[in-house]
Amino acid sequence: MSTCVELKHLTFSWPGAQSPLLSIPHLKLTRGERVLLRGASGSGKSTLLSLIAGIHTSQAGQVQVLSHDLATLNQHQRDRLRANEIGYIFQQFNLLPYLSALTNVTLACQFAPARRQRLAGQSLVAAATTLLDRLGLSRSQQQQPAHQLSVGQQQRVAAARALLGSPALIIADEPTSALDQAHRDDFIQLLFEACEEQQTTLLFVTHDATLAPHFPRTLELQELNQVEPNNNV
Ligand SMILES: Nc1ncnc2c1ncn2[C@@H]1O[C@H](COP(=O)(O)OP(=O)(O)OP(=O)(O)O)[C@@H](O)[C@H]1O
Repeated sequence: MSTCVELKHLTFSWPGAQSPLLSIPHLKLTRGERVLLRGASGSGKSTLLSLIAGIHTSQAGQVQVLSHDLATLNQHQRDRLRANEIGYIFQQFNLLPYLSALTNVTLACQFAPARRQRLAGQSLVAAATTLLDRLGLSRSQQQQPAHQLSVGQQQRVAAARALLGSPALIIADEPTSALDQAHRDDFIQLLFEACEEQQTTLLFVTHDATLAPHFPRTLELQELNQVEPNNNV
């Protein structure tokens, strides 16, 4: 199995903090793996995701994404790698409220040539429509501005935006926290199916302990992290 993400001796502190928030000796995620990341509130889960996505950079150690050592890339190269290879589903979805659901999805590939190439000859709009169809949004809902959609519908738009153009890695930061159980289970199932088809690695953060059985691998941040809890203020 090839490697999607590898961390080696990672250390990260927020500016002004007395001590590191994260100190992770090693972590490897392989291509196509589905991994749940758990940890107490404030333990650094979102921070870790932002380091893997290249939004922030560690002070020491390595973050490798698809064999690229992020520290050796400049900001532009990191942005490009993220746009092409990482789909991010945020807790609050981060959709552009006055743009249609369909446009929110296609925007993901606007600055991601590698993702566009992987559409196998389909136009962006056709590929986004197919994904939104699969995720259960009607054609009229696809044309509606995002702010007029229900939370569950917005979440599926956010998932389609992350999945379009088959990025190597999907990072999902508590994407089901606003859903009831039936919608949550449907959403997880659809996400898994799409990731499996595309051989996409899924790194999924949640506080919801009942989701663990859905994932072949669960990481506890407190076990990965060598920093003492509450030592990071
Ligand atoms: N931009 C920032 N600048 C400074 N400190 C930050 C920043 N973002 C997060 N932190 C601090 O880093 C610590 C970890 O935050 P983070 O959001 O990564 O935790 P989390 O595990 O995702 O929490 P939650 O489960 O509540 O979302 C917290 O103490 C937080 O205050």
